[in-house]
Amino acid sequence: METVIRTAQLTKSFKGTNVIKPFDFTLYKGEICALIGQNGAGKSTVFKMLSGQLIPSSGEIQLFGGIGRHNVEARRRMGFLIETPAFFPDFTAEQNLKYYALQRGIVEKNRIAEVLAIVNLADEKRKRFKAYSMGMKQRLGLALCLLANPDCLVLDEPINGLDAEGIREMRNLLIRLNEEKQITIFISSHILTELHLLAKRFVFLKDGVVVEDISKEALQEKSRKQLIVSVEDAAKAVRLLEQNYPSVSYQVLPDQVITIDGHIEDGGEINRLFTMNGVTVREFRAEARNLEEYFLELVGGAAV
Ligand SMILES: Nc1ncnc2c1ncn2[C@@H]1O[C@H](COP(=O)(O)OP(=O)(O)OP(=O)(O)O)[C@@H](O)[C@H]1O
Repeated sequence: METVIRTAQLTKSFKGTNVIKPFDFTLYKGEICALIGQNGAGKSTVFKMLSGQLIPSSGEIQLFGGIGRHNVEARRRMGFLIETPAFFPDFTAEQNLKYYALQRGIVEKNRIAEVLAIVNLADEKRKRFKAYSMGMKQRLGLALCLLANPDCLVLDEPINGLDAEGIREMRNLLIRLNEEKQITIFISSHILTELHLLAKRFVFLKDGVVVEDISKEALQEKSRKQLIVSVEDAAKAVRLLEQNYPSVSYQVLPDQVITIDGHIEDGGEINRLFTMNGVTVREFRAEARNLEEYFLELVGGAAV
């Protein structure tokens, strides 16, 4: 499988503070991969190192197989949307793109019309940028990324601040670019549920460390099944659990409540195990854990 991005032992420190701990990551052609983390986790720092805006403190970046100065050439095959691009408020969408096309030496005559059509702004191309909605502004940012016909898009929180309709539009657009033009996508968000319908792989970043790298199927499986057991004596129940299910993953919550990952099919047996050994079971049920809860468990803190 063709490798689009590969990082090895990549780190970044600011004034002695290590913000990105060794970050080892490989993105393959055709993937839509989400980088998920709370504010300050280090998502933008990773993206800025990929784009060349920040120089890594140590480690290596390979883009399309190139390293070092060869990445300069490889970056031409990538579109980065890291901070909202500076568009002129009084220029129309078309004028703004023309300005950037000139700057970047893009001379294909129809390219501006093409990218405006791709992001569904063809009918509003003569509107001034300042009159655009947030969703339209984000889509114009994407149009700018697409100008040079990239093979890979790196998008930092492109759905931040969008309403439900804006998120849906952006999602459908990115799925279309991935399916029809085989564009590989690396996208970040601090809200997992916004990306769960789009990405096929999720990399969770906490304090500059990858805490999980998981496919969509595995994530759904993991976040779905959980047994919730309320008992009289949680310590004793946990002892029994560990003795009989050595690889079990569980958490003890307040009020003698235990959550057990998976093991749905063992529910009856676990219930019997407790009661037969003198642990009174007050409540026993299987419950779905939503993706956002899973995310918060992984990275801690509250959703923003
Ligand atoms: N230029 C800089 N100088 C010093 N510290 C920085 C700099 N850029 C980022 N940081 C710090 O690095 C950490 C990671 O920041 P980063 O912007 O990469 O996080 P993020 O996950 O993208 O967060 P957000 O979702 O808020 O954009 C933060 O603690 C931030 O304060």
